[in-house]
Amino acid sequence: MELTLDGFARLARERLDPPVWDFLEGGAGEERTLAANAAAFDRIWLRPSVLRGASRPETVAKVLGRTWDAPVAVAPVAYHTLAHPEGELATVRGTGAAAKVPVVISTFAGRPFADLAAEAAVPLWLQVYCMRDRSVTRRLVEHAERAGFEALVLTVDTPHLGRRLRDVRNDFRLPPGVVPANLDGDGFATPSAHSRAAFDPDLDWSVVDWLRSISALPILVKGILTGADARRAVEAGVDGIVVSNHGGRQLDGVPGTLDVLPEVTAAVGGRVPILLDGGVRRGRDVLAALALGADAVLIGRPVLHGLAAGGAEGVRDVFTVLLDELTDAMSLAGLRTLAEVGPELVSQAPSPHRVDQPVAVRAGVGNGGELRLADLHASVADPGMDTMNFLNEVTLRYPEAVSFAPGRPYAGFFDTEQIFGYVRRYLDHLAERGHSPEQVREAVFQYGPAAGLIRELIADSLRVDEDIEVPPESIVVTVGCQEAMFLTLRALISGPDDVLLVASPCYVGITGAARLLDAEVVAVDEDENGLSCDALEAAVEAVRARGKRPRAVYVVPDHSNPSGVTMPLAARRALLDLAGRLGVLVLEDSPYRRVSPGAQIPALKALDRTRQVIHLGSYAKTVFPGARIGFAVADQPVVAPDGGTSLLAAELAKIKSMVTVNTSPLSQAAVAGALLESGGRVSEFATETAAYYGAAMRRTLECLEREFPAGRRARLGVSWNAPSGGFFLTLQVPFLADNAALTRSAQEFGVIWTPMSYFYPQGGGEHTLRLSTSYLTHADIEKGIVRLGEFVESEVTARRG
Ligand SMILES: Cc1cc2nc3c(=O)[nH]c(=O)nc-3n(C[C@H](O)[C@H](O)[C@H](O)COP(=O)(O)O)c2cc1C
Repeated sequence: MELTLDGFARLARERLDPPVWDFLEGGAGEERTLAANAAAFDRIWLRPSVLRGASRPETVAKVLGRTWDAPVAVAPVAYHTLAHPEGELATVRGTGAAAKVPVVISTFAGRPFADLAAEAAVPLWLQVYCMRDRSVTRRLVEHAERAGFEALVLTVDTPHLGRRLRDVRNDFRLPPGVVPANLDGDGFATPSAHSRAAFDPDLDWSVVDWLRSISALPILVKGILTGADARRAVEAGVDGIVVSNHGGRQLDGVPGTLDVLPEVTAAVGGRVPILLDGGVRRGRDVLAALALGADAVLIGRPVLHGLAAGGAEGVRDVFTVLLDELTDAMSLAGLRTLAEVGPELVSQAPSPHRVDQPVAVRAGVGNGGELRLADLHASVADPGMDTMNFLNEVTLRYPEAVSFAPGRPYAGFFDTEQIFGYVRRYLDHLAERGHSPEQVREAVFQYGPAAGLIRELIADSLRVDEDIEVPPESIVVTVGCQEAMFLTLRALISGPDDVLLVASPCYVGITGAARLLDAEVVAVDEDENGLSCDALEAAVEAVRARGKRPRAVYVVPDHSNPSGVTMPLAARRALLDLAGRLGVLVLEDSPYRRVSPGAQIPALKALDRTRQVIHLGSYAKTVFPGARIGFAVADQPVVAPDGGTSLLAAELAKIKSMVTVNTSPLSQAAVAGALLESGGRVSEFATETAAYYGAAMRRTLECLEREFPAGRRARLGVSWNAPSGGFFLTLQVPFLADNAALTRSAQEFGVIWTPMSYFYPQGGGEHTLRLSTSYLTHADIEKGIVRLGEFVESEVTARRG
């Protein structure tokens, strides 16, 4: 027996007349879409989980309430009698001999429905082309329904057959005897001409209602390629969707089906099952489609190849090979059941909608502009850089779920009109300070100074609000705090021996920036008081022992993201002493302190007497994130070889001038207006916001107490911390809180959270979830925590069972 489906294709090619082979195998136009179907699968990489006891994987799937032996059905393909005289009879027999999965019978089947039904040990579905003469379609459907067919698949991508150039060149005609056994009439010998005469090219979505009016069977639509059409289909009341480009035989130039699957999945949001066909040729392809949201796949041409190679036995063998491959891939990927398949199973080279073509390696660019991922900076293929994409995907896929994932500000306090007021306030301020109208205009319309326009206002604000006394020249205004991190690391990491230490768990923005700069990151474990001095000292010594240079340590001392931990005053002082002693800078990032209720412990920068701290600031949470205004306070003197000195901020500004040139003056004006309005006191400006976040955190903690009272908490083995502010808290659980668990949580319980393992640069957090409380309403928090309780209960029970 052949070992791969490609083997059956080779056999079929040898046995079939070339024009018949071309008809079965070909696609429309230049066959770009035909190639794209296969290429989309080739771009997928699987991400296995090891040591999961998956020696006997279970391939059963549930679709439309029925259990299938495997998530692979037979796609509707006209005239199986072209490939083998027994045609569809052999197909249903061969399929049944391998697995109990549906066979979709084409409108143009070469064998009568009743004969197939008599033969079939598998469910039969009918593929429907809607004809101009609706009575023809009606008769076809009634006929199939009487024969016991179980579903209708309405093909919607075929107002007429696509331009299949191979058939045009071959002047292809069906051989004598190959006719549609379930249609009356004639003119079938040239399929393209027949389709133009008979198919209704003016269908709209009302055809679904019409079909519903003539049949009680479930209706799937086949040929959906966009999220928008998927949504329309669901609204039209279909029972399922088949993502299909007709095997590349209709509109050439549409993307590979696997490439559009995530968009369709997100649009459908789990409301109806999704099937996919086009290019499925290996067991691992089935897994890829399921991972991206399909409930099952269909195979078209491989069934014809099996038929041509050996009739019913050939079809059986095709299924056997494919299902063996599927079981093998599941076992090696650590999958016990298909329910465990989720988006975390795949990673994808990022060129959707593109047909892979050989890339000219020496030139570095292919004919169509293609680049190889391997030729790009390694950061773009780093799974760590992709973690948030997975979360976004899950969030899109389960829009109904309550999401404790995003650390976003609550939008209820934003007032569009206020932006104009802020900008006006700043422009008036410039005028009051003696700027002429031309100078005011220049300030907002022109490029501005790389270090920023509003440094004085920030310095004033830091003085009144934070007791941080620094000259305006020590400040660089940046595009969000992220740029401040990037500039600081770019300046400090001067070579391969320079190392950044981070409190772990750690905000992904800093580790991501380090990755972009090829900087080595060493994680130092956080404890309940933040960074432990002993651990930091040991880490610094270990780095030095390797001949490397620890440059700085990054901490979020207030209500940390992701853990919610706040560093007490004594620990802050101890950290500064130690950093001074070790000759390591401290990067202080503290976006949550001014949006947390009550008095805050002094910032590290306020305690810094030796210019050991670079303070990374942000107005995203206090004013609004859309302004993208952050800043770095870098008052460290930099000594040049000639003995001259500058401030580190000036060096950061030089780097900035080559990255973003300068921060948008308009955004700076908006933030400056807000600062002026509150006399520089961001704390007062954000009082209401801080109270809101405080209440959201308290509500979450109360709900957790209610959901997990002491007895249940002990029984389930869960615990959590109780931050006094900030956006995040963490929940410890006794099971693996990984992407697979997250998928189950979203899919089965409608609640989303962030696996804490994302935030550990060197491993850890596998049993912890991060809950963000900032942007949800109290009602959502309550609903979400109840769902979380159900999810935890189910995971713990499954683990014990
Ligand atoms: C020879 C041939 C005939 C087909 N006939 C039909 C058909 O009658 N109705 C239909 O909806 N799709 C038809 N299709 C499309 C298939 O249902 C399916 O979408 C496609 O073959 C899947 O791609 P694959 O062949 O790469 O597995 C046909 C495809 C081929 C290759």
